[in-house]
Amino acid sequence: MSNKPKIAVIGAGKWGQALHFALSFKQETYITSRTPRDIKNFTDLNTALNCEYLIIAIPAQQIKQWLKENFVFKNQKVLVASKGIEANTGEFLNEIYAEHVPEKNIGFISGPSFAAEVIQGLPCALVLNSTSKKLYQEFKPFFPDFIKTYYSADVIGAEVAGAYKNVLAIASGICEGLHLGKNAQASLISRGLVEMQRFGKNFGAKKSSFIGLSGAGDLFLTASSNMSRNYRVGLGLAQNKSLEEILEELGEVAEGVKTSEAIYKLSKEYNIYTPIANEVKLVLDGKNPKDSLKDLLNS
Ligand SMILES: NC(=O)C1=CN([C@@H]2O[C@H](COP(=O)(O)OP(=O)(O)OC[C@H]3O[C@@H](n4cnc5c(N)ncnc54)[C@H](OP(=O)(O)O)[C@@H]3O)[C@@H](O)[C@H]2O)C=CC1
Ligand SMILES: O=C(CO)COP(=O)(O)O
Repeated sequence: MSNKPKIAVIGAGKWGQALHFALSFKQETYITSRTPRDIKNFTDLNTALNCEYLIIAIPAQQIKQWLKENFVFKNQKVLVASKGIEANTGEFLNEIYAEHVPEKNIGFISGPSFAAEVIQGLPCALVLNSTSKKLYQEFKPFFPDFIKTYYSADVIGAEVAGAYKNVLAIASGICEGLHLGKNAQASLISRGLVEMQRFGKNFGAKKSSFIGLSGAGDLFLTASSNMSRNYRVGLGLAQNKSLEEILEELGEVAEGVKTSEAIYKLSKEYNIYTPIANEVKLVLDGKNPKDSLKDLLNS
């Protein structure tokens, strides 16, 4: 029997499957999900929860409930792969997980990483964010040679950046869909970066996280490519499609939709100036994107 530590990915959507593929290079890696699949090393949830190392790739809005109903803490070390802020409560994922996993056992993955590229083995750089450097050192050897990992202790910075960029990608998709030009798009993305940094600062995030892979890196990726689901939501909105129609066509999660609600709430509560995220929320609620643009230019 192998003495290698056991690892499992929970959530076999796009990102979960890509991480499972990547980790399987160096390590036998299990995967489980709500819907069973014919994938190598697919297992049941109980077997997965008995592994020493877990990577959880379930959409942010489902995590609170999922943890409550399914998770049993058995001293596992956990990496969270989701990017979003819970809309009902405005809680960050680290706050939600804190009720189930002690701080020293948890880390958060951030950085520019389209699953579709990772699953082809294309080069990629990720940040593993945890207050425990030991946790990073334990997970680092599991990653394949084509993924370079960096360490950061700025959990909240990574979380805000990863969640906020999804909302900005929607804005950027709207910009593209309205044919506003590359000047407008670059302005939107760079002002968006300032905005997410301002928002993050309020919750204790470090400025440097926003100019690195977790912030600028992931924002530039997601807000400039229609490989991004969030960007495609923006394109659809600019084409006057209904949100329901867009999400049905997408068939996968676009975290920016619900995260824009969370940011809207939090920015009101803490009096933070977040004009771009607010307009995204209003467009998702039905405001005409052209009126939104006018309001942004005049704010
Ligand atoms: N795709 C990407 O490139 C990247 C995604 N992320 C983040 O990873 C997270 C997951 O994204 P991704 O995998 O792409 O999304 P997908 O839409 O591809 O898959 C999400 C999976 O989550 C599972 N799921 C949904 N609801 C529940 C629930 N209530 N309980 C348990 N499982 C549930 C589903 O499993 P099932 O099908 O078995 O029912 C589904 O396959 C998101 O937060 C995203 O932002 C981060 C970096 C890159
Ligand atoms: O987070 C991602 C890449 O880093 C994926 O972005 P989308 O969810 O918009 O596809």
